Amino acid sequence: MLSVEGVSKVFLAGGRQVVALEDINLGIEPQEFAVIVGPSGCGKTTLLRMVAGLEKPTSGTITLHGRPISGPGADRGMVFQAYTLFPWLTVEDNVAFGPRLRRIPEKQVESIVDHYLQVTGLLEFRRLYPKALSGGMKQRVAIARAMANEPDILLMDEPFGALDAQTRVVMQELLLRVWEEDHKTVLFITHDIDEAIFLADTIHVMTRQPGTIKKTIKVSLPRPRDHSILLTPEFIAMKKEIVDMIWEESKKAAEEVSVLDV
Ligand SMILES: Nc1ncnc2c1ncn2[C@@H]1O[C@H](COP(=O)(O)OP(=O)(O)OP(=O)(O)O)[C@@H](O)[C@H]1O
Repeated sequence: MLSVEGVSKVFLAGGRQVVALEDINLGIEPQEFAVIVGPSGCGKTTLLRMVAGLEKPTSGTITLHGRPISGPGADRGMVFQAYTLFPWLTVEDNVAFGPRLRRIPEKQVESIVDHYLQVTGLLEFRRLYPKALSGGMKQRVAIARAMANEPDILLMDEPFGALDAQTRVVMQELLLRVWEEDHKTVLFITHDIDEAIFLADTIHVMTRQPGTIKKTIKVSLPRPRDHSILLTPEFIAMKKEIVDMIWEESKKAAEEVSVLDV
């Protein structure tokens, strides 16, 4: 469904070339929950921004349903770490924003909004403004709003990165419950390995900068999942494998920096 082929990205910064990504290849199947993990600065956000159409690859191609991505589009829904709700709209009007923009008849908008407020547990907060919501609730609205647009793929960049540990766990379980309703295709970025294994069908582990795919791992833990799965031997074995890979990359990156410093 989504195909990234031979994608590289070079930035020009202060007269220097920064090779952020090098020869990225990956494919995502319909209804797959794909997660990208990697050390800090390996280019995760850059890759997601290219899939979103906010950046162009320097070389290579990204296609969705076989069509090259040339800019942002309603077929891709975005949820970022920073809260991006419209502060002047209530919870329900934030969720209704996209469907109204697409001129969906108001009766249908209402039923879409009711559905996504219900699955995200926000029905009783529908008339509140974002400033009255906690961080976790704001991200629930952001998820409901992205899903109400009925995109082909949901792109999530560390959506729970700003939340405290307990809220984060609650949000991961909520996201899986929502996902299990309609199995939307998801591309999710995180540096949290527990989060990656807990959510994913497939994990793409990236190398240090210039980022490329080091290994793709299938997560065959049974679904539906809850957090008790974190204590299973399968989970712990997978975590060890990924921690080792990222640790190796971070160590090499640190060694490269200290060599440059000398
Ligand atoms: N607009 C830009 N101009 C110049 N360099 C950039 C730009 N955007 C990203 N970079 C560089 O590209 C590399 C990858 O950045 P990116 O933010 O994609 O990494 P990341 O894996 O998401 O990092 P983190 O996990 O720390 O958020 C970094 O070296 C970054 O400085």
